[in-house]
Amino acid sequence: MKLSLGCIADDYTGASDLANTLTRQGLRTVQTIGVPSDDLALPEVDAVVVSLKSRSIEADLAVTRSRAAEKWLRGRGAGHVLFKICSTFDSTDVGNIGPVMDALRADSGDTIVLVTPAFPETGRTVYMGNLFVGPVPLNESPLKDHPLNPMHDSNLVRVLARQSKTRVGLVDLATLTRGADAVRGRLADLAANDVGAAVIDAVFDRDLETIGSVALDHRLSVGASGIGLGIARALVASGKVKAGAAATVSESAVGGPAACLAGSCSQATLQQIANAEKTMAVLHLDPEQVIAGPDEVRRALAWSGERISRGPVLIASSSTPDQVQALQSRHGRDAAGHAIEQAMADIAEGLVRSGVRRLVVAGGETSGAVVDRLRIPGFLVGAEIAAGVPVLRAVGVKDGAMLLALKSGNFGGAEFFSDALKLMR
Ligand SMILES: Nc1ncnc2c1ncn2[C@@H]1O[C@H](COP(=O)(O)OP(=O)(O)OP(=O)(O)O)[C@@H](O)[C@H]1O
Ligand SMILES: O=C(O)[C@@H](O)C(=O)CO
Repeated sequence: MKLSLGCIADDYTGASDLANTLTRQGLRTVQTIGVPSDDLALPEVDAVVVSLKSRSIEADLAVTRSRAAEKWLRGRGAGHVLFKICSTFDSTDVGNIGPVMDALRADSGDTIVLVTPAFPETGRTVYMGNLFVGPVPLNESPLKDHPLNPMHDSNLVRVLARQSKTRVGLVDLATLTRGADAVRGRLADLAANDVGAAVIDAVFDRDLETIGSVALDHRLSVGASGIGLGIARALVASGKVKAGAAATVSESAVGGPAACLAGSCSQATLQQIANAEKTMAVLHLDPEQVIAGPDEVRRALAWSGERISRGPVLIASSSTPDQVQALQSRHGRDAAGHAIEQAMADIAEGLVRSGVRRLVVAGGETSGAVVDRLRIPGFLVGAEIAAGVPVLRAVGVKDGAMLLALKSGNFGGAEFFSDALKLMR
């Protein structure tokens, strides 16, 4: 297997978002959980997206894991590696985007790396280096209240400069609009001035196509699904990947009980949970009790055990920004987050033990904890539920077929949970 593109995603929902984008552009793509073991039989593919859970861990550990993934991908022939970050640039002043980018850039030997979280299909655009989420700058969006990495600055040149050892520059929309050679010229000027990373504006998909073609001059780029789309289109346009070759994934029904788990506290997910109350049984966990001990998990499993044979259930820990803040001030941000993630993983394990084979999970960290606990080594990409969220068919699991959907906190329409289950038969 010689890869045309290697990808390292800093969380599992982001990885499935990117795998979805690459598949829709015609690349045969597989999503692996971590660096695959040698005995995982992978189909012939154009792209592998290695999913890490490295967004909110210690920066040094994120660097070590990302470098191991890069080594594996380069060893499979990947000439270009995309480090997939969140389209809302989720990070803190200590990382992990900057430190991982610095390390991968050093490994790749590139003098300068293109960076953009733009993903216009989901309303993420970058102008003059400022990230917009829909109509508002990042720092005015719901991301200002994120439980793990509240985003208070929309200027990505500044945000990245605080995290990275290199100087950070900007390729603005005016330059981009003049075409690939103008971008190349700007990058050469920046590199000559010791700038090692360039945030590049992008508002429309056509901007991403220009970015994709320039990115392929380099060995590394950093961004969200939008730059993935640009790179995929450039690979197809250059003939390096045969258009329309994406493997068809089995659509055979899996059946059996279905469940949804929500650990995301994003506004989008809170709204989707409220809407799900109309179509399925919903249990709201008491976060304080989750942290207190295992009884709340037992209560959730007993509750679902009584209902799941009659229809899908949704179990949510999600609460409003005020409640999240109150819980964190009592228990600490990381301790609270970790305890809830582990409880969600316990619940997922219990549900699967009782026969659930169709599982929807909302939230990147939550999905990471769940998928790790279920020991799923990888996924093939099926139908698209919403922008950035595909149906995933597990590969390499012992217990037969299993479908999952891993929803990024902010993604999906108002009826996301029922939309997902309609496609997960
Ligand atoms: N009620 C709650 N109070 C405090 N923290 C919570 C609560 N419910 C969940 N959490 C924690 O908040 C974090 C949510 O992160 P997660 O990545 O799952 O969602 P997200 O950030 O909205 O999604 P994404 O990363 O895909 O954008 C997790 O660590 C989770 O355990
Ligand atoms: O890019 C995004 O917004 C998502 O794929 C994601 O990474 C959220 O966790």
